[in-house]
Amino acid sequence: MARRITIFGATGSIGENTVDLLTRQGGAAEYDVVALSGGRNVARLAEQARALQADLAVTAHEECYDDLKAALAGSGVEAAAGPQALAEAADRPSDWIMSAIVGAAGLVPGMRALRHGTTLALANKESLVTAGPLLLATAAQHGARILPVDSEHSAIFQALVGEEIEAVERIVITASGGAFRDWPIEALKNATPEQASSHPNWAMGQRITVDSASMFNKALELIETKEYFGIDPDRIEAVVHPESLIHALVGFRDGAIMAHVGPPDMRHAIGYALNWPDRRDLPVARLDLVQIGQLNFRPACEARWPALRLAREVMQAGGLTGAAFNAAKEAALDAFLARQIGFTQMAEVVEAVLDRLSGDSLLTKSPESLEKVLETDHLARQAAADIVRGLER
Ligand SMILES: NC(=O)C1=CN([C@@H]2O[C@H](COP(=O)(O)OP(=O)(O)OC[C@H]3O[C@@H](n4cnc5c(N)ncnc54)[C@H](OP(=O)(O)O)[C@@H]3O)[C@@H](O)[C@H]2O)C=CC1
Ligand SMILES: CC(=O)[C@@H](O)[C@H](O)COP(=O)(O)O
Ligand SMILES: [Mn+2]
Repeated sequence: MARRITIFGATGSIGENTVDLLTRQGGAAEYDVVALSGGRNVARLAEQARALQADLAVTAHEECYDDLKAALAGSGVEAAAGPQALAEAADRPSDWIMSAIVGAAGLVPGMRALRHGTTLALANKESLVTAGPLLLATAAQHGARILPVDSEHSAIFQALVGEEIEAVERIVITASGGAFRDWPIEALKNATPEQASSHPNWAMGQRITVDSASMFNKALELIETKEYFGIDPDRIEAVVHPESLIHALVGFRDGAIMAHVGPPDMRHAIGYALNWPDRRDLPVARLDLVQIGQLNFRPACEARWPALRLAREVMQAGGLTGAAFNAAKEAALDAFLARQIGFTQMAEVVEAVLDRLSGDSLLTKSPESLEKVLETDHLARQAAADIVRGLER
């Protein structure tokens, strides 16, 4: 039987790279594509669904249904729309599901998929940040597997093959430093969305690119590391590495360090998860070490990037703090993109939300159910909107 594949977020940067690899590895002749999802780009979603002969294409937005249906006319691909349809797509039996919706919206489809014991290739880092213990418990309960796709976490995963987690002394994830790595710190407050939306090394969606510039991406990834690998936060660090060629390093108790090195091309991490536990040829550039010549590292300064300090506080606090942190970050990012607040105010908003919500014991509770996580997410967004209004005045 052909391998059954579903891609959530097929029209995005990770989704497109996944479609590219599937196509190169035989496409519809090799795989049984169960469902593809997208958001507003229904024309591209329909194109992908036709090319891969998917059974179902789902747009997250109800109002996009008619356009999707029209774009799929005569193709034999079923159309559906809305969050409920997304969740139902996750109930359709699949062997491998890519979770590449951006933001907390990726949590529900991923959780639903895990309940069916599938293999979840997880690019959506927000799932682990908001509901790590719940996600891992659900996977364990249903015999499902989560394969990390975020480049740093794929790198750590690969460095750990054949190793015991008890042998790990520390984990170092690298950060490019983002668009403003070399800017004077005083200039950051005037940075615009356009300037923040350009990454020095990686081609990615806009939201993660801006998160890279503010280091909120690295903050999410520190938490993701703690949640996925179960490592004590004191043993996890970030270091600025402007070339983005080393993705992560694992230090072992005997002093050895295993570093994962490769070009900044997500098709490596996606292809590794797609073909795991095998390795297949992948269309990524091969590094010429002599041409590269040298690799550079700098400290990840918490005064310049307060998101990193906040990540430490979130990891120490645990419970539902990750859900509040992520939601506040998403709301602050929306406000920055809408020019309601400045670049450096994003961290101020997130910190103010955490301060406000940690006033009662809400955040210390464990994310024991999806409902609790979604409720915390909602409260944090409300608090962030209120704080943004205060800053605008
Ligand atoms: N891009 C990268 O290289 C990396 C990304 N990641 C993570 O992977 C995830 C995806 O990132 P990326 O591909 O860059 O993001 P993009 O913005 O490029 O793509 C996001 C995808 O999600 C869809 N989408 C947007 N909003 C919603 C919503 N509310 N509900 C359902 N679907 C929605 C988009 O649809 P449409 O475009 O049709 O509107 C698109 O298919 C993120 O969690 C990111 O942090 C991790 C490591 C690297
Ligand atoms: C490709 C990937 O995994 C991104 O998350 C990447 O890490 C972003 O680059 P930064 O190191 O600039 O955050
Ligand atoms: Mn990453």
